[in-house]
Amino acid sequence: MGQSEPSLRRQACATWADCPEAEKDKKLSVRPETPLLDSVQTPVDLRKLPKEKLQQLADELREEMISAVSVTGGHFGAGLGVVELTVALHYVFNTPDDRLIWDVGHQAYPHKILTGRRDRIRTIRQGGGLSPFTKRGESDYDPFGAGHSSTSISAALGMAVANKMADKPGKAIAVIGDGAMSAGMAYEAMNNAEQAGNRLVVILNDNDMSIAPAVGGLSAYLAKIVSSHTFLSLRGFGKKIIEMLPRPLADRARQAEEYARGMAAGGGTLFDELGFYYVGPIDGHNMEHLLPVLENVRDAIDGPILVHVVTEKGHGHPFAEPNQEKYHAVPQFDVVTGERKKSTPKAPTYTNVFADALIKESEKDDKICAITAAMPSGTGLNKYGDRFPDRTFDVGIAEQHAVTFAAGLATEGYKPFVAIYSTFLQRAYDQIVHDVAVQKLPVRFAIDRAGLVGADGPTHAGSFDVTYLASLPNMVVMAAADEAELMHMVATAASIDDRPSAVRYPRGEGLGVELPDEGKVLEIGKGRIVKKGSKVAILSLGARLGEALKAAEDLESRGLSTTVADARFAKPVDDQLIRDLAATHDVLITLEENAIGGFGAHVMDFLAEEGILDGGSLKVRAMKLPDQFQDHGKPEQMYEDAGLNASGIVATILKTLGHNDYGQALGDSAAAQKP
Ligand SMILES: Cc1ncc(C[n+]2csc(CCOP(=O)(O)OP(=O)(O)O)c2C)c(N)n1
Ligand SMILES: CC(=O)[C@@H](O)[C@H](O)COP(=O)(O)O
Ligand SMILES: [Mg+2]
Repeated sequence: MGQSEPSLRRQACATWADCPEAEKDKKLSVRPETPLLDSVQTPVDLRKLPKEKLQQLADELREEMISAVSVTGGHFGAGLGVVELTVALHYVFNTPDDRLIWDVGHQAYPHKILTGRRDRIRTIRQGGGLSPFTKRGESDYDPFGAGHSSTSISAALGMAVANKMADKPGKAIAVIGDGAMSAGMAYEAMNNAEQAGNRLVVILNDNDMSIAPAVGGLSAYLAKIVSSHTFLSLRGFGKKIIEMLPRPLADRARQAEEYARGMAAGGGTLFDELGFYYVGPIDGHNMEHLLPVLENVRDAIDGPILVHVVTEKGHGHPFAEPNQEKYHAVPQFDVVTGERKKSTPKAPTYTNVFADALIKESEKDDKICAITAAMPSGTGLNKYGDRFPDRTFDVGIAEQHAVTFAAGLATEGYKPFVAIYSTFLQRAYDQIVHDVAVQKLPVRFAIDRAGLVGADGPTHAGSFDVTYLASLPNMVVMAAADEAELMHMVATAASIDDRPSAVRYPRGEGLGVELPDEGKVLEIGKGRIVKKGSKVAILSLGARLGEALKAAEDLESRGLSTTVADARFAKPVDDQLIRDLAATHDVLITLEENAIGGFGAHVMDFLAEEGILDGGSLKVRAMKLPDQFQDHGKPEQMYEDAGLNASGIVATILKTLGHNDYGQALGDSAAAQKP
């Protein structure tokens, strides 16, 4: 039951360079031959197979996943790395009664294929299609939703304790990666896990990768530890395993055995000390290692147990194995040649513009430094780090630590930029309040993926940062309307040394505007008029400005003279600009790609406080994201659904003015924002 022969595809071209010309134009977008997988609709069918067939099933499952992702794009390397583990877990444990929770959930494509969703796997991450991560309600086999990392042990523990209290059978199995294991929440859960006894199983999926190579002491530690307990009579098994491991793994495990024996004298592994029975490392790509260990774990009378499984991100794919960071997520690609579907960029991405702007500022000021929480390529700090390696810090998946670490740097006169996705910054809210804002420390937050993000759906949308930041005293909150504005705001943030500041910008490409040589420092709290009109005023915050200008054109064609202003700051708001717009227009609309309680709320609050709304004729509306979690889809559709595209803006304004023809403005789908 070893590895089966590489499939025709892999034999055809192990690498792009080796690929014979004849293969290069062959598009294997058809599904691979998967006779065994065809017989498995759910794990109930899987558990009827003889063990010796499971490796073949895994091979077919891997081919099916490769074929599917070649069509859809999406998360790739992590799923390839857990194909055998997925088969073994569903084979050994009685899912869905035994709850299987995938941390992050980006590796759950094989899990979805095996649990009745193979027919929809080619809809993943598309509007109306499968969720990009695990999702309650999508399947009984998804007991918990995911997307943000390091939640699986806590969730599994909750389920395990619930079963215990109800005196119901059933275990909870959390599969957590080494990257996700760098977040504090995982330790909070393990610290509390003793109570679950043998109902909780943690599978540590250690591929020595996060999105980028794993960082920190834990990553080094994991490379050394090995099972050092005689519990569950696995001692002999441990030895047998090591002899069976493929050479590199065997060396690593043997080296670990030495280290652990030394440790055994002084106590167990880190996990033992936290109250777990530690088992491992075992080879996560070999059923002969996985099955007996998982069966022992399943039947254990004691616990909780942590099984340290060593896998390879991208395993089984000729391009994903050697390029693990690049293949964490992929666009559509040719399944034979691996060639990726290319999209011609129309403008630089906001991420790249940010990185270049910060490099420029850092060349002028050696106190500037940058911090990422395991997202160097996603935030552009990989580029920044190439230029300033000693001033760039990847703290792992540890957003809370990242923020307070930055606060510490700021107390010593440094100017830290925390580059982070809006959605992930949510995890560090108390650190922002307690460690940064209360102390008025000049930490800078470069908030990428602000607003809707499309295929990653509601767990990744950056919908709330204006709401959760602009409500804090001492904060300066900026939103870039285009890539030139982003450069100015990076320069402005770099210049603010007496309080915290934040600049938000969206995922993807800018508008293609001309970029200045370098950013200029903006006057804090001052907006700008972009287009002068007289009847309708649109006060836009951030990157919806382009749509506001398109809406203004449409409104002008209807005889409605329209002013468009770019607020630039959600905090402090530009009082005088608001007063002037309110005094000289019939309608004032605020526009932002943020949830309720953001920029519009602050403008309304100001108007109310100033008495401008008292008894006057001014009509005011705050356009924002709908008060709901929008499912994943194409960004343009999501903006239309949210009423935040040009036609939605026009419709809202016409409706506000009492015009009945706002329906035509909408086209036949989106709903104007309720006035
Ligand atoms: C709180 C949080 N921060 C950052 C991310 C972005 N992210 C998604 S997967 C990933 C790496 C996870 O590494 P690991 O747990 O080892 O899983 P692997 O991809 O190696 O299987 C990161 C940083 C996230 N999903 N959640
Ligand atoms: C799983 C996860 O959280 C990341 O891989 C995320 O999907 C990256 O998002 P971007 O594609 O916007 O960088
Ligand atoms: Mg990993």
